[in-house]
Amino acid sequence: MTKYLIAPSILSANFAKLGEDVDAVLAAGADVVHFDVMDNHYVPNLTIGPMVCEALRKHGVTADIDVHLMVQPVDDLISQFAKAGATYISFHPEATQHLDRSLQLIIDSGCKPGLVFNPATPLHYLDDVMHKLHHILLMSVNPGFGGQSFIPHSLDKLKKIRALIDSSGFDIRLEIDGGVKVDNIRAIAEAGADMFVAGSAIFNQSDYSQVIDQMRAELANVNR
Ligand SMILES: O=C(CO)[C@@H](O)[C@H](O)COP(=O)(O)O
Repeated sequence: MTKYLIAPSILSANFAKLGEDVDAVLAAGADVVHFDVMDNHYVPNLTIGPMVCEALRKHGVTADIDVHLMVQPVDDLISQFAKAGATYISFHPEATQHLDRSLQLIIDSGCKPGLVFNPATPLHYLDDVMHKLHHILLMSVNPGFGGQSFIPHSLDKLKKIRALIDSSGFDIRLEIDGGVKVDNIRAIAEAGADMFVAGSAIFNQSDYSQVIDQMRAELANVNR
């Protein structure tokens, strides 16, 4: 059976107590820490960089850290995040001049590479790089902010990506990010996702375990 991974986005965490909040969400049953990097250039918002990733590692976080680069250009930050303790690093294909080179930089740095698609980014960027990918991340909102609503058309796009992955024969995770909640996670999984980023749905609740348990209960009923 597919192992579903739940990856809380720390964009919605309490930045004044980030280490403790990450500990709490992992203790509540999260699998992966989703780490959103925004540069106020590729997206109209500014967040956190490699120093914060390193600080989480020094604080004692041992879970996988899933770095999503919403930056342009991409390459300079790859080695910095690898040194800071990132596990996965993904970026947007249109934000780099040389897609293969950026993916190879991630692989050479010892991290697992992913490619990110906005709701309207064409999938042809996948044509010649499937063999290099650990994961594909589909944005189900336009990137830049937490707390937005899931774009319904994303379910069709997920199905297309799932078909591409299955026909490729490669073992590639399919991650979804944006507007993921307890009440839509099952439909999202049925469309093909196996890794779920959720920010506000988790961090806006006082009891993280309760919402993560509810998500897992929904995932237990997936028909695929
Ligand atoms: O990368 C982003 C937004 O650009 C996401 O990771 C959001 O942080 C998800 O937040 P919710 O939609 O789950 O509140």
